[in-house]
Amino acid sequence: MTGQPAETSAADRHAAAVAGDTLVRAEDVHTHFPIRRGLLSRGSGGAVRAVDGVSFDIARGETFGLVGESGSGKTTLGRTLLGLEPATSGSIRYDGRELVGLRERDLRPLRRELALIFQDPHAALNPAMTVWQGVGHPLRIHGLATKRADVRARVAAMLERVGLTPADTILDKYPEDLSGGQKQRLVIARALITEPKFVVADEPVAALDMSVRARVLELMLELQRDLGLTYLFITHDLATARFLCDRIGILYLGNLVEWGEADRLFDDPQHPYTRSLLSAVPLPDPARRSRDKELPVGEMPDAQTPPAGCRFHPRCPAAFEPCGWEGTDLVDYFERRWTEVDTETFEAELDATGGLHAAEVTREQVRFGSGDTERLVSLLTDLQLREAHPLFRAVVAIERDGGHVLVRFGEGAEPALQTVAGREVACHLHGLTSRER
Ligand SMILES: Nc1ncnc2c1ncn2[C@@H]1O[C@H](COP(=O)(O)OP(=O)(O)OP(=O)(O)O)[C@@H](O)[C@H]1O
Repeated sequence: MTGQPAETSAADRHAAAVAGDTLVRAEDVHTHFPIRRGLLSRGSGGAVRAVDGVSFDIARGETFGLVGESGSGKTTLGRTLLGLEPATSGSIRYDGRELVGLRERDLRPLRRELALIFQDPHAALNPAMTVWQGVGHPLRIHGLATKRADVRARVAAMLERVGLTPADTILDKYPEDLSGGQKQRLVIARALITEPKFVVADEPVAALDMSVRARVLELMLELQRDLGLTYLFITHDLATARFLCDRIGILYLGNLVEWGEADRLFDDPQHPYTRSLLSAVPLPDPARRSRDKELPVGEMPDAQTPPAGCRFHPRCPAAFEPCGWEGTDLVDYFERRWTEVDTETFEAELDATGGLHAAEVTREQVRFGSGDTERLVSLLTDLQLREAHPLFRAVVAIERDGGHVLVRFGEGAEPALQTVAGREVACHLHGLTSRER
């Protein structure tokens, strides 16, 4: 890949961001999807908290990468920033204008400035339309060109620009006549035909063969330089993000856990989740390759009921007392423990707890069913003394309560973003902070 011309270097764009030349600013953005339980009880079943209090900004002309596992909320956040998904609350300022709460009528004139490059060419291109009709469609929708000859001429110019040449041999083809790489170029042409300023690219090369990925990414960088575009680049692939992005935000269960300059994040990650994602990236540098792997254990929890405190704490290798341990963590601990101990120990501990299904579990405590209270108190005290798991450091009391045992947890806090080594990090390891959920 070639370097960037001096006037659009990463350092310049970062300087623009610092100087406040912000194109998009998100503040405490929430996008929740209500869950409907049955036809007659609309909206009464809670909500999927897909984006749950996100704040960051994107500088004019930069590429901001949004990285996270599947289900972390990347697509929903990208769509929300474009006004395609209504934010539940918060503020999104685009070029100084507030988008949240804008009526469709007022949003419409802005739509041509905001574009989405889809992951899947098949979803973006109507197979029944020829290339010129499909790529030219947004021109007609926005009333930017209506006459057939004008639309064809503008589409031809855009096809040349994205490397689909000679354009006049392609204009009358159908998407299915083209290869995967050519189709993705068509998707880009369609997104850029209205001359947008802000482009959300949602996994734009994920569906392509390795051999064509680099060429499409290079095209995107070239178009950014030539057309002065600002990108939000969504990916679960950190290696691609590092290659392409000036700054990166790491999203976990609808929250940004760390965001800042790409090089800083890669060279010196400050959030345990960023560290574990990075340890999964194949590194060309052998000196770093031997670094211990710290892949997060387990799966990402359900976005409907995110863990208390820090959402990452149940999977975090560095979690400690204030991270938000709760009753359900103790139940999970026993479930995992019992897959590892011998049968005799398992039987004895199962009896002592009275069975996990009989436990009453809340954030603050677990009240075990009737079992062998003597044995359970001694087991729990021993686990706490040995600090068998960080969750035991958050246990403030192990008590008998009639024929039951009660384990109480201290209150944890959800960490707020704080500035650490030149980037924003939400983690108690850098000092205790607290934010409202
Ligand atoms: N329209 C919807 N209705 C209900 N829940 C939704 C909707 N769209 C997304 N979700 C949920 O919101 C959460 C975030 O989904 P989203 O697609 O934004 O994540 P993502 O990080 O882009 O994932 P992927 O990489 O798999 O595309 C998930 O739990 C998902 O199931």
